[in-house]
Amino acid sequence: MKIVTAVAPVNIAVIKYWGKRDETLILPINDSISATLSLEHMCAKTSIVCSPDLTETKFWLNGELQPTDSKRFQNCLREIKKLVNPNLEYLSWNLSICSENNFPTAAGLASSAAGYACLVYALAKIYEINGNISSIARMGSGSACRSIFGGWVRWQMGNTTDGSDSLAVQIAPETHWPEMRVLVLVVNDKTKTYSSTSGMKTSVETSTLLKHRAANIVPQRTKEMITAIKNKDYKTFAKLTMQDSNQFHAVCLDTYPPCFYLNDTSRAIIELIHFYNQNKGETKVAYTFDAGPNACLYLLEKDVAEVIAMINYVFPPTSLKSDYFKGDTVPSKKLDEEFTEVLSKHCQPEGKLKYVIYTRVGRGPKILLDSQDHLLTESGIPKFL
Ligand SMILES: Nc1ncnc2c1ncn2[C@@H]1O[C@H](COP(=O)(O)OP(=O)(O)OP(=O)(O)O)[C@@H](O)[C@H]1O
Ligand SMILES: C[C@@](O)(CCOP(=O)(O)OP(=O)(O)O)CC(=O)O
Repeated sequence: MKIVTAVAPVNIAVIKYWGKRDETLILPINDSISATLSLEHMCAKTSIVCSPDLTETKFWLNGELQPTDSKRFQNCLREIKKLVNPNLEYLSWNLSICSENNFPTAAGLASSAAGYACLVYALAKIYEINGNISSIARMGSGSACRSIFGGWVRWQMGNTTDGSDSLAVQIAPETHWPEMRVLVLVVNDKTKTYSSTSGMKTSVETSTLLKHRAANIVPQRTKEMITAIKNKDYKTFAKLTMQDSNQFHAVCLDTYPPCFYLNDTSRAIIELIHFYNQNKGETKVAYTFDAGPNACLYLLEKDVAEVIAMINYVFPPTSLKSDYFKGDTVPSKKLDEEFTEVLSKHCQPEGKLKYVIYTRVGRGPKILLDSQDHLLTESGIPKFL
């Protein structure tokens, strides 16, 4: 019997992946870049038991038994097993897999990235595989390949038809830009109606802007973004991040029929950030939005207190909310009166934001060794049962 428990982080792209050239292998039409977020506040946790006593392979996600015949799950398992010595006794043993996310699943908060990175990382430990497993995580969900590494990560699209060169590489470790902070503004934490997978498929089929973006914009932007990250050039980093998010959502509008991921609150956030940067006379905050209305703000630690105060003022929580801020302890600051006055025209009704997660750039997946952390008993039964 073997048992392994791993945790893996989410990542939020600053150059977006949107569009596949191969649906089965999950090969993208452009490079993408992301930061991996701290495991402390948002992570997937997966336990795997491999035992000769298990009569079938089972997989529970967030307490619910899942089908194990899904293509993505099977592809990850098959590709991992290809790297294992065929004479290894336990290669034929069944698996019990139990996973849970400590943040909303399928709500546009990159749960598939953390989830598949965690599954593949834990499988690699079970079968004692070393090397870059990001191309296997990619077959679970494209963005998952970037969650295999901490810090700043590039997913190189690659050129081969078998996908062997489509993998993630670290641009810089999590210690590289220690002042960088992240605020996730959760506008909606319910399961989204239109998945990234189907949205990007329709974009590939119908959007001419997507083709232009992949061929003429992203290659140069990727180079500029890598230089900005390496030089810790916040101003350039922020501008590229916002431009790329906006172009990705323009592609969504150019898709036929269009996919609407942003809502009125998302647009109010975009306006507020531009107003703030302009008012301060410098770029202090950058927004980015994935395939959903939730905003992810990248900003430097020195500006967090004021931005939090501004968010609190513009997006007042409903009076019932006691846990509005999750994650690291938020610093407090009073907005000066003059600024409060000009800000008042941006004020939104109560409750437009569900909650805010204050976090930072973090490390990649890790193994938890304490048996108390296992989600399964040694016989492969979920502890929640
Ligand atoms: N911990 C996990 N382990 C394995 N698979 C997971 C896990 N968490 C999520 N998934 C898979 O990812 C799917 C959700 O992916 P989806 O792309 O719809 O949402 P998301 O990743 O939260 O959003 P986005 O990719 O737009 O940020 C789930 O239905 C499940 O198949
Ligand atoms: C908007 C994005 O978050 C899209 C993520 O798409 P997924 O990785 O969830 O899609 P599949 O490969 O079909 O599983 C941008 C990004 O993370 O780069």
